[in-house]
Amino acid sequence: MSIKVFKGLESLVDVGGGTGTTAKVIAKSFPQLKCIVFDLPHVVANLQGTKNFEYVSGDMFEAIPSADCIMLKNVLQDWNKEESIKILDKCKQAIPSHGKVVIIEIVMEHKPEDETAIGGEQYLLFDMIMMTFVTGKERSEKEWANLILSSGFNNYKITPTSGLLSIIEVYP
Ligand SMILES: C[S@@+](CC[C@H](N)C(=O)[O-])C[C@H]1O[C@@H](n2cnc3c(N)ncnc32)[C@H](O)[C@@H]1O
Repeated sequence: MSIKVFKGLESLVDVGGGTGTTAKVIAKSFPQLKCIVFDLPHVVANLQGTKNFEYVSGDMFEAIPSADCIMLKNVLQDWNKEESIKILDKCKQAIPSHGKVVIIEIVMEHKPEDETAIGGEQYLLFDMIMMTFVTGKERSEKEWANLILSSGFNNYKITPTSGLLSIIEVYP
């Protein structure tokens, strides 16, 4: 993952960050950055943070802690458009006008560089899993644009990585 997107930030909340695997790497790479992993109470209960890294429990449909940057990695794939708009609206309320939301997810058109390692049809498999087990889906660039603009954001930038996921920076 290109970690440059986090350069210059003072604070970051990893919403639906699980036990903090991704946020720990970011916090270690940017010691001045204050990182929060935000997830449901039963997920983050009894987990210990570090100097610039802490766990906060809550419900992203209710309120999200404020920060320069809100990250959503593999979260919106679990939710349909209406639910995703509610989550993105809470993210928008949590950032200042100069802040951003960073979504890290599959963008259907952006295939990994080494398709043989991952399998060209893997996107479709993930999409079927999301539609079968949760209310969400994998999204195309057009669907991401529609979702982002419907949530009241003004601009976005998609950066494919060499792997399965793309980085979508979203601006108010
Ligand atoms: C698919 S996992 C992604 C975990 C992590 N971001 C990653 O990339 O490995 C989705 C996460 O969203 C969390 N989650 C689900 N509903 C939530 C809610 N209402 N508020 C906060 N977190 C929630 C789950 O507990 C889970 O950790």
